[in-house]
Amino acid sequence: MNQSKEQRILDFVLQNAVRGDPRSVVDAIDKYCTQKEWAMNVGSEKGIILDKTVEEVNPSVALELGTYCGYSAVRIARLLKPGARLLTVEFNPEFAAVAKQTIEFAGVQDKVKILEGPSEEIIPQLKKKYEVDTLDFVFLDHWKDRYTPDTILIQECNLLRKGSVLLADNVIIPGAPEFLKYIRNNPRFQCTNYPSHLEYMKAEDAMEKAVFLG
Ligand SMILES: O=C(NC/C=C/[C@H]1O[C@@H](n2cnc3c(NCCO)ncnc32)[C@H](O)[C@@H]1O)c1cc(-c2ccc(F)cc2)cc(O)c1O
Ligand SMILES: [Mg+2]
Repeated sequence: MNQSKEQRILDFVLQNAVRGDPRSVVDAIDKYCTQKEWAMNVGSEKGIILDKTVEEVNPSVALELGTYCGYSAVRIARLLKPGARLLTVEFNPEFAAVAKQTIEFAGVQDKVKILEGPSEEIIPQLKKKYEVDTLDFVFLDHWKDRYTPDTILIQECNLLRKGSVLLADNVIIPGAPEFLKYIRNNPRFQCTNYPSHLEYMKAEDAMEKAVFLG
């Protein structure tokens, strides 16, 4: 059975990064995806926007939609204060398995919980099953046409509080036009756009930050 790209990325991490060193895991994935095979990790340039937003929010409870290989989960988790946690949602079991190993190799497994399943099923379970009160930070990086329905669902489940921050990847490429329309026209959100570039490429991309006003 030939290996998947995601498995090749993981193998490169295991052979080139330093166990317990999240920075080396992030750098190894970026190196592989720059030199060998492109993959849809948020990448180093947009990763800095992600880092700065996480540091600014300093979340106790963070949610990520679309774990993929665990690259952004490691980026986020390495910045969390003691006792803080990241819940990351992934419905592809093969990707979830790769992400689990990436997160464990980086040594941030105590801060991260991978929730396997579709976000539309997991989000309504967060309060009761995963003991979430409200979410301080949400990173949206899953299917782009799901950003809006899941943002609405998160609000319906009463998971946001005044000051909760959403950060969405790829609002230019592949693009999330209906999300931008929804969030920028919603008086309950204060939006900021962060121009950047598509991971590992020259093409323009951007991230959108939306602060919930309560
Ligand atoms: O498509 C992109 N990301 C999608 C991520 C999907 C991951 O998230 C998982 N996932 C998806 N929906 C759900 C869900 N819920 C929704 C369904 O129930 N619940 C749980 N998990 C979910 C998938 O299993 C994957 O692991 C992308 C593309 C480019 C790109 C740019 C330029 C190009 F030319 C090509 C590609 C660049 C990027 O940065 C990108 O993020
Ligand atoms: Mg993305």
